[in-house]
Amino acid sequence: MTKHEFRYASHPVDARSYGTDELRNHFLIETLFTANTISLTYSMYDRYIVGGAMPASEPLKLETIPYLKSENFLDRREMGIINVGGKGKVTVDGDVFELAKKEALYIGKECKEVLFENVDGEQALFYINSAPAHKKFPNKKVGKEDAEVIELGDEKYANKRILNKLLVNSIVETCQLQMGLTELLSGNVWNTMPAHTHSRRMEAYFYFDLEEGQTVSHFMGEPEHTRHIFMQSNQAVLSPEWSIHSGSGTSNYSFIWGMAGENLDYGDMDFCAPDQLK
Ligand SMILES: O=C(O)C(=O)C[C@H](O)C(=O)CO
Ligand SMILES: [Zn+2]
Repeated sequence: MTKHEFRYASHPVDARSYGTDELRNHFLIETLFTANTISLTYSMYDRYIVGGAMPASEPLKLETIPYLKSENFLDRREMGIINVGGKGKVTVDGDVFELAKKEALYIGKECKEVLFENVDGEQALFYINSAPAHKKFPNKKVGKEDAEVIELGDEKYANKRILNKLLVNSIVETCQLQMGLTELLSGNVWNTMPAHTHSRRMEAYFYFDLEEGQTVSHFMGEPEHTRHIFMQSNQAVLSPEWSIHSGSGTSNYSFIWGMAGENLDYGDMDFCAPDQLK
């Protein structure tokens, strides 16, 4: 079964007046994983789609959704998938890609059949991002050993973390999509600090592996008008092109970042010094 919902884009000045419920309704994606379901949120930020697939005993088939007006989901789109659960496999037009936890798959435009399945009785959880695409690039699995790894932060600032670039253009050819996974080391809680914006690209963050009962406060908004959204494990948040995207947890955690827009330059960021945030 496929479920879908839609999010309009917000003007930054309008967003300044949003209360807790409006912020959560416009930006937070609370439920990504429901058994035997593909849950998709179509946003007007670069027409980016954020979703999750949680197969049960039968393979789950990717279906098109009404906003696309296309026969197949990927007729004019590309897709990135990162497994955040147990062993799973994705079959794309008959080609099988096994994905262990934290492994990624890029699926190019024009692929017709995509099936999500569990392997060895484990429960796979496939986190999905998709963006419009103008060109077909080959499908490619990117395992943890293929990632471009960067150590960031400092214990002193409680932000020591390992950033794994997975679906980025030095590793796989994509039209717009970039995805990767950042792991906060034990005792470290701040991600993406110093914070940044990149008006050339929107971004979505997906938090996971957060200890039971803990939370992450995700910070968003223009650097001088920030707001927060408390989030749980396995939830995602949309970050408009005008917004910072940073978080602080009550414990450490991991998160997946995904983005699309004007360029494929991961390092294209406008930094905001911590003492300048409001
Ligand atoms: O830990 C970080 O810092 C990040 O992971 C930052 C994201 O990759 C990002 O925001 C890319 O634009
Ligand atoms: Zn960013």
